[in-house]
Amino acid sequence: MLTVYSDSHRLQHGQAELIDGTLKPCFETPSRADMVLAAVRERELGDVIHPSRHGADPILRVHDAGYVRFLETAWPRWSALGRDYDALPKMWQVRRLREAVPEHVEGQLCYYSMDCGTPITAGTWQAATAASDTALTAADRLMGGERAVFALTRPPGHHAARDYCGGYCFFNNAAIAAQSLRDRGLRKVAVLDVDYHHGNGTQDIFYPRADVLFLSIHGDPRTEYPFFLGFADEKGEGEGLGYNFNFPLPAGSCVSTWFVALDCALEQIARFGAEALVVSLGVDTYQGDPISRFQLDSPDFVTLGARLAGLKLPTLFCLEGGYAVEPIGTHVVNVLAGFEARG
Ligand SMILES: NCCCCCC(=O)NO
Ligand SMILES: [Zn+2]
Repeated sequence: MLTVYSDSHRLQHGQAELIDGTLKPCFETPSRADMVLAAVRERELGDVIHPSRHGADPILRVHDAGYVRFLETAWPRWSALGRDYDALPKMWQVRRLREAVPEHVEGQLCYYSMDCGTPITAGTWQAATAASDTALTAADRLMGGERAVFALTRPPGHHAARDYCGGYCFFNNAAIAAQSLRDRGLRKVAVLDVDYHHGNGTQDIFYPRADVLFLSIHGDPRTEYPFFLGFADEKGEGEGLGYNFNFPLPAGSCVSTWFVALDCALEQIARFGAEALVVSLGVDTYQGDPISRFQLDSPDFVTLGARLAGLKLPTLFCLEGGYAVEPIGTHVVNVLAGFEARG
């Protein structure tokens, strides 16, 4: 399987995130991608190529122009205030506060974000655009005839909505790739999110649409991040009604329960008649993940890959979460190798 990878990911390296009321070192670190790349090479998964540049247009196909402009200008405006440390919001535009977009960078930082775990740094723009190019290059290769491609994307993307960042995500790499596949002629694309956390951003982007089916298996938002989206009764709106499937599972759910949800999701994808599949591949479903609470173990990721291959669809994998850094490479490549072995 071909891998698309950019070294520019290491330009995103936040110093701290606010977790459980205290500032802690970021869980989303460059070492995650280093370990995945090492495993791709060690297991001889296939060629590794660098992304080609695609510019802003494909990003603007799913993200709001004001939000993109904010991400591009945030750091220079922040550092012009004499601040050489990460930009993090200090409040949010919640119920009954004005929805007007603030002019000041501090206000925009609050307006265009959903949490304080997603630091904007000097390298964020470059890293996030490189991740988007990575996903787009994978889409190019899929349309060029590859059966499956792995976009080794960092920073991740599935929490990034049309107009806000969060959950370590800035651009929604999987959504950008899915939209690119649509723009290049596929009529129906499915996005399946197997990360521990609900892909609120991807749901936000495709919620009113019937051409992109979104499905997510995740920790129940009643107790798990992102708390405010990911419930089973969210089924889409307007033309998109019936094209959004959430499978929230209680924290601590056993592996067999997780695979029952996966099989339900796969059935919906087959019923939809998808012509391609984009997988938001988070491996924080691992039993040893430091911030998540499912029970998958290493062999289960092989099984996951084989189940996905059973759809017999051109498939694009985008890396999302997974914070047990030591085994992350093994788990990601287990999915990809399991997919390949199913043939
Ligand atoms: N800082 C709060 C938790 C962010 C979750 C990030 C993630 O893994 N999303 O899939
Ligand atoms: Zn996650």
